[in-house]
Amino acid sequence: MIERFRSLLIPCFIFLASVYGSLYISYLPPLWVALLPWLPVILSVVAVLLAWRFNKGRVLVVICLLLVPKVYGHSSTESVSAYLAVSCFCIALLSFVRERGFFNRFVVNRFLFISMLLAWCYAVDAKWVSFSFLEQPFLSFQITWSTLLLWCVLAISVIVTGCSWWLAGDVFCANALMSIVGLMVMSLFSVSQDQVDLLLSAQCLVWLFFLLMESHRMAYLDELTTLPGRRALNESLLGLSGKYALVMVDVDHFKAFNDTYGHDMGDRVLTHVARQVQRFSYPGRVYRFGGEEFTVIFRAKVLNDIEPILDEVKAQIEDMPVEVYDPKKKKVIETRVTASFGVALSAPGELADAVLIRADKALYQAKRKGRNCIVFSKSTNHRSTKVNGNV
Ligand SMILES: Nc1nc2c(ncn2[C@@H]2O[C@H](COP(=O)(O)OP(=O)(O)OP(=O)(O)O)[C@@H](O)[C@H]2O)c(=O)[nH]1
Repeated sequence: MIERFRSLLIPCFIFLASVYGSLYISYLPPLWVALLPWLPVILSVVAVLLAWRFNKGRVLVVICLLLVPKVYGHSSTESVSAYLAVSCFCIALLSFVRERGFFNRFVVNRFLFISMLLAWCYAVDAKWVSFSFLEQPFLSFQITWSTLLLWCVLAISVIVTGCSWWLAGDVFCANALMSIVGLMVMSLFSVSQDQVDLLLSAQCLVWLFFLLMESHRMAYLDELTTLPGRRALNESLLGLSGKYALVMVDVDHFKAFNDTYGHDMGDRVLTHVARQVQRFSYPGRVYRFGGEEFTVIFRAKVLNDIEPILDEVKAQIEDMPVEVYDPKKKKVIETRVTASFGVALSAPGELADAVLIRADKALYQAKRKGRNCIVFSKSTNHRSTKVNGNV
């Protein structure tokens, strides 16, 4: 839940700051005001280049949707309403479309869609097509079928995007929701082109921030388990000092599991084990080391409790049934897996890499002692080897 609200925090902040700024736009220095018309264009170009670099085709479409008022201006009530209804609805639709990358065979659909959108706005603006229901400003206190229809489109867009953000916790949906609200506020309250430019720039900034967060996620989070990955672990190791413990966790007989049930079922088990380790090793911080191995870092405060915590994690992994498809029996069965643990407590002056090597050696011992057990490594200070579990 906290993660969900966190995904809205920065977009919300950018949006509110832009609304506040647009109220005081007349106080801006003349140079800034002169730059304002260019700002949405510059930010859009940067966002599109980043979207291309990070292979995010949906962001390209959103940026094009946002730029329509920049291309056609706010020439008439009809074009504003037409633009708003189409943009909000399309952004809402994008929340349900799977990301399919930037330049691939789907690029044709994407460009067809954008061309259709531009043609539609141009046609409405040039009065080639005219829809009576669009002729009223949509914030009209006279309730007519046209205002009702427009409000329905906007309400549906907000509701479906909001629901998909809430249910899936998807960061794209959080940004899409902010864009829809931003477009509505822009169309309703902005009176000058400078205000439109400022609010549009903020929308582009929201998507730029989304792309940066995505690049961070791709670099630091493991795709399968969503745990922080090896790069994040290496950076955390650099910052470790004083007393701490490193734990290596490895799923037992995982190759045999993969061979019996298939790689996709192996993936399912890895996700399951990752969830158990993350849930029960709190306040330890869990990383996917690679393959079927995980690393947990425990800071000084909890070192006395480390043994019961790891016992709990081990028991939870062992007790939790996992549903897998058995290709031999041709049906879904319940199975269980176990994991082995190697633990190393830091010694004064010892580098984190060396502690990690000791934890890995302890894990190797746990495997040799029959697996499904926890082995504490010897350190310069700790001369005893402590073993528990079934050894
Ligand atoms: N499904 C799946 N398998 C993976 C992944 N990463 C590594 N593996 C498999 O994990 C297996 C690791 O096998 P081993 O290192 O031999 O270890 P093990 O079979 O678990 O045996 P012990 O560790 O000695 O108990 C290999 O078969 C890899 O292909 C992954 O992301 N998904």
